[in-house]
Amino acid sequence: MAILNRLMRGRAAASAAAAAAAARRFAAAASSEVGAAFAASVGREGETAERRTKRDPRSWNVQWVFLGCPGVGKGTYASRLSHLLGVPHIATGDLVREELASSGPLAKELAEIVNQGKLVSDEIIISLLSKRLEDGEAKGESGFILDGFPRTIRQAEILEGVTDIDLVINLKLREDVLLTKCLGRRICSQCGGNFNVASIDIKGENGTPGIYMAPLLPPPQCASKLITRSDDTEKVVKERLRVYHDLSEPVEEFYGRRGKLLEFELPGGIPESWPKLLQALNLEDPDDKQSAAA
Ligand SMILES: Nc1ncnc2c1ncn2[C@@H]1O[C@H](COP(=O)(O)OP(=O)(O)O)[C@@H](O)[C@H]1O
Repeated sequence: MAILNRLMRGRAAASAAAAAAAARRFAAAASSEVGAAFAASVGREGETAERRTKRDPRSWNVQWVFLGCPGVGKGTYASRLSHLLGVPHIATGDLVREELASSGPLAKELAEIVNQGKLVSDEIIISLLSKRLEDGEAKGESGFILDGFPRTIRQAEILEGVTDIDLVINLKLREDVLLTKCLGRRICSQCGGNFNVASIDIKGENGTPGIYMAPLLPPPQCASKLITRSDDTEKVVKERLRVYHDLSEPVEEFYGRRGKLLEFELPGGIPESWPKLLQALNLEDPDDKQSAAA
């Protein structure tokens, strides 16, 4: 994170002006050579993917991005991979929600935008992300799995300018299931655990495969503490899906053109999709191996 954070140092309180200034510094990097310097500083440049796969995945320090529509499961799979690879899972939606909960100077403005299903400005998002990266660097973090960023072409260009993203995983799921999954999402207000009460069982017809996704129910201690995100209403989810198609789908093409995009169609729920995703990534989960051996 060193160079990115150096760019961001001096970031003042998250006022609109400070956020805009931080974004300008971030954007300035897009036209400089810091991307290359940054890649070299983390010792990743010049190593072939083949050589790297022979090392322990926890030493890869991956810089991966997750794309995909609301409700597709970016958070679930990004979080699992972050444990497996020993890199932080950074979800810009979580950063926005933390800012909202903090009642800081941006909270009111953010609440209005998020609850309408719109995107927060690039300036604000970049400011929140820079702060998160800076805090991570102070704790010795390296590598990352980004979830929910970049979501616009401008964000993608800025990111591409400051560092080298290794891989972009684009999760895909049929649209009718996305809406049901968003409406079924629940969060434990105490432990923050994510659950889903939706039970999806669509039979295949006319050559289209069916899809089965079991609900992800909370343990008894969380059951009475479940809350729903204020933006997970039918109207707002539909707007978020529209915004994704308009502003974020071009980001898929952006990475596709650069040969970084891995398209992954979810075949079902976690038990079915997780092993297939690992296979697509040429990874193994030691926990799965242990349970298979038991
Ligand atoms: N990269 C981003 N750019 C702009 N707004 C963002 C970004 N990431 C998150 N947000 C804001 O936070 C909200 C919640 O984000 P997230 O939890 O990622 O939702 P989703 O389930 O739609 O993928 C978004 O609807 C948007 O308002």
